Amino acid sequence: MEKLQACIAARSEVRLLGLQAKLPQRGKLTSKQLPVRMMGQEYTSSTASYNQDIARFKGPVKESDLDAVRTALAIPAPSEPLKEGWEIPIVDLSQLRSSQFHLVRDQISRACQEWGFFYAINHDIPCEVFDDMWEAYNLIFKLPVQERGSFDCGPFIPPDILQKLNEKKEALKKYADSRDTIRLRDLNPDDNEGTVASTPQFFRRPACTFYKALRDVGFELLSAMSQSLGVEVDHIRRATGNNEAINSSLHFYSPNHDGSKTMGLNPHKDILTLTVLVQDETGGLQVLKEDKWIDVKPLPGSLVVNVGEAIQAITNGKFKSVLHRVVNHPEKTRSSISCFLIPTPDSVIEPIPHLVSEESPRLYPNGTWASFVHNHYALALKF
Ligand SMILES: O=C(O)CCC(=O)C(=O)O
Ligand SMILES: [Fe+2]
Repeated sequence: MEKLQACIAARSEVRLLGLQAKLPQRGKLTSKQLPVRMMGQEYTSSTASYNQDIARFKGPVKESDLDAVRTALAIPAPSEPLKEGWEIPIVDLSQLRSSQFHLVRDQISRACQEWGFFYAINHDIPCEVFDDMWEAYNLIFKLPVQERGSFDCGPFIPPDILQKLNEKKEALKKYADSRDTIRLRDLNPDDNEGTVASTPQFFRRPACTFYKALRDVGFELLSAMSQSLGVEVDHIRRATGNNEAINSSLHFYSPNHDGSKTMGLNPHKDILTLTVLVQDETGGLQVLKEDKWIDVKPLPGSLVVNVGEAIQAITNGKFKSVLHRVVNHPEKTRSSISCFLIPTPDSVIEPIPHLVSEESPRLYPNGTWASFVHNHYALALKF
């Protein structure tokens, strides 16, 4: 009952907050302003790893392809006023374990189709798990930067691709990212010492407990998503190689005091299976829906969940991986910690057969996750 009341209170808070926010008018770059040569060019890949299926994906770059290009180049998407009354869906996980589970599964499915984002509440993760992790977060950011070398793995994008992307971004005068990030790669939270051993001693225990809890919520959601799609409960997990090891970004966003041309995190999609994230109470995360940036307002006690590109490919576009960004607050700092469920590089990403039809032709060629990542960026680098 208490949980239910907290849930109702949280919902009304979101409704109230959802109507008020006004975004600072940052510069705009609409799809119409993208270089014209993108529009009529063939997009094919010169990469040997692209299999024969690519032939079916040749053709002029369509409006819908611009989204992928914009994502990979991190070009700010159109910035429009918020549409009043829109809210990110809230999923009550305790209901997933009740006799109402099928209703919640449908709700998750709708959220993944319409938003690609939702809040998960009543997840049963004790408050101390979050408190201990925030304490460890504060301590790890206090370490001298030189000491990070042993555990911060840097950007998740392969270095050669990253360099080329950065050159392109420079040319497109994107906003500078204004934040500090520590990235951890291939953590297996079941292996308490193993994969976290390179992190400082004070970080290991809280991190393992925290990441295990978030990853397990992620697993529960993958099961619900699979069932809602009418496939085996473990379909998405198996298809992505089980996702036992996770990646994580610990972000610290500084305030944007002078309204300068910076953005906390430029518009992007998550190139992975599923993201489960905690944010503090500052706000600034936004998701693009029908060319409008919608605030993912802080909802106390919630986890923010979003669909990654792997799920979009497995569901042949039914579940959406959507653009999102972080706008710095004018006065406050912001902190977030994400738990990224990532496919293993050799898992073969293919669509669920009944989601492919004449009306919904295949969106992606078959390939391993490693080639999927490569092709994702290779497409952008063509332009
Ligand atoms: O800080 C946030 O809320 C979003 C982080 C994010 O989108 C990412 O790391 O991919
Ligand atoms: Fe993201």
